[in-house]
Amino acid sequence: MEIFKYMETYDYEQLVFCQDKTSGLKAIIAIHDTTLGPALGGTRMWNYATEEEAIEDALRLAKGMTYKNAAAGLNLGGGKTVIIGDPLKDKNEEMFRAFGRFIQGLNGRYITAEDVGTTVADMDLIHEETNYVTGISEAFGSSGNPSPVTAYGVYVGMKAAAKEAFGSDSLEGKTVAVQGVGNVAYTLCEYLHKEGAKLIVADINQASVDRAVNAFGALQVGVNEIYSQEADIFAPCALGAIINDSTIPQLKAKVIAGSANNQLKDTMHGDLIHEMGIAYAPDYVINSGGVINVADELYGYNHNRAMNRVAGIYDKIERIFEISKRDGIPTYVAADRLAEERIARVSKSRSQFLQNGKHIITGR
Ligand SMILES: NC(=O)c1ccc[n+]([C@@H]2O[C@H](COP(=O)([O-])OP(=O)(O)OC[C@H]3O[C@@H](n4cnc5c(N)ncnc54)[C@H](O)[C@@H]3O)[C@@H](O)[C@H]2O)c1
Ligand SMILES: CC(C)C[C@H](N)C(=O)O
Repeated sequence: MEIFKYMETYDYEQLVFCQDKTSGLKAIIAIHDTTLGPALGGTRMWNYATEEEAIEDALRLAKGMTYKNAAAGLNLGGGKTVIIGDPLKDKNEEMFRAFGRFIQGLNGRYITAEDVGTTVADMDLIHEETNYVTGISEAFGSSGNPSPVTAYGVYVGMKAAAKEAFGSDSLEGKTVAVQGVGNVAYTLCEYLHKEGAKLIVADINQASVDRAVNAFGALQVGVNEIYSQEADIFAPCALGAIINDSTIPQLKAKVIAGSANNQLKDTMHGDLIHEMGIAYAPDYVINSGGVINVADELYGYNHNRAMNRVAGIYDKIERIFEISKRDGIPTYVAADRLAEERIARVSKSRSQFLQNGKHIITGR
């Protein structure tokens, strides 16, 4: 991979490699764009097969956060970290503390939170070394685990997408095929079950499947069978790039609405599902509840204020469908336009000169 070429093509600002031999930390912090404010994005811990795969994931996820934060109306830029390692075996206190010190070294350009493979306890360890971390224990006045709030946002966003596809936002009697029933999807299933939806679930972790089967009477299917289920809604809630050449022909659902980041393998896959008439709720809009929640900490966390803002994901998804129909464009393009236009507007107002003391010659 030609890293500078890639960074130039997609306009990334910074890529930081962090290594600490004692703890085994190997982390990559990607900062995509800080026009709107400091880059905020979670830390993913994953057993990547190669370093290149880890770099690519960090870069793709960081760019997604720029768009997510911009579309959510937050005054934050986009960044993300990946830690290379098995979250079940390779974690230790020193690792997260060393990582916290690297974050501190960026002096506020990057603020972290949870993502796949990291927990509130990990964020608490990072917090031992830096304040540039959110989603720490509620006892510190923080917002805690973002996953339940993300799930609420996905739930309301799914209802808006259902309204577009079926003419009603009721999910009662609808069949939802959920890929991955981890932190976010378990709470999402709770909401769906309560509303009377039927659930089909698949996960590489049998314990997670069992939990959903026992709690919600979900039907279990194999991980490769989840795409072809006779479902009204497909909810990808595991990893990215799952809307691709091999899965699209299998899809029977009329709606795609789930929490996973970077669901489209490529933009052409967004075009394809649009042509097929599938109502796609853009990933970074429908899953923005978590970041809206942790970002509220920057104002002194208020749960009701955060939840009210997350409830607005319903209107945002509706608006995206309106723009998509009005302009004859796929929903992922409509979402990108919303985000890019906001960044351009704010960057214009920020280009005005502001005295910061550097231009006072006498004060040299
Ligand atoms: N946690 C949040 O607040 C949040 C916010 C925004 C976006 N997201 C995104 O939502 C997704 C889920 O996040 P999470 O926090 O629930 O993570 P998680 O690790 O708790 O859950 C992911 C689940 O997917 C399963 N999985 C992995 N690969 C799979 C496969 N090929 N097929 C089926 N299941 C598979 C895992 O076993 C796990 O149970 C991720 O893409 C994450 O980036 C999470
Ligand atoms: C809680 C957030 C800051 C991070 C979350 N994992 C996301 O992708 O949005």
